[in-house]
Amino acid sequence: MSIYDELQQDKGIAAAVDEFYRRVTLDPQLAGYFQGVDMGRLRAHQAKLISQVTGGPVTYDGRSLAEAHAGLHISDADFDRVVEHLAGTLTDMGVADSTIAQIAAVLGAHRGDVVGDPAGLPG
Ligand code: HEM
Repeated sequence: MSIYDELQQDKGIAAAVDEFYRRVTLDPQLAGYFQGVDMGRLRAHQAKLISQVTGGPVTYDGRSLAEAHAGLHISDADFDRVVEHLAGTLTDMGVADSTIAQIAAVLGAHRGDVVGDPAGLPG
């Protein structure tokens, strides 16, 4: 069984992504980054990305992570906090710790595409 199946496929992933962004946008450390962002599009892209990296049949069709986070100047602490919210959401949905650790490792590998100035652009 793939992690995608363990997460209850697209339906479970969509529910997890909704709850994850609810937590992220309620967190005063993070909320400011998401002001003015089209959250419907963001949720749809994040769900596709998670589906793809967990072995689902969906292909991520959003921007590269470096492009999407360019100019946001996200810190390592912010990155860690976002991963914590994802892990907390999955824990509360009953996902096994070992599965969460695998997902966190896959997404955590993209830290360099998210933190600081990932696209090397001015501003
Ligand atoms: C594991 C870490 C992360 C992953 C996998 C991830 C993934 C994504 C994805 C898939 C998108 C959508 C790209 C698109 O629509 O084309 C996105 C956009 C965005 N992310 Fe992240 N993200 C991560 C961490 C963070 C962190 C730590 C923050 C801020 C604290 C953040 C803030 C944003 C914002 C504000 C956008 C919208 C940018 C815009 O539409 O202009 N992300 N992210």
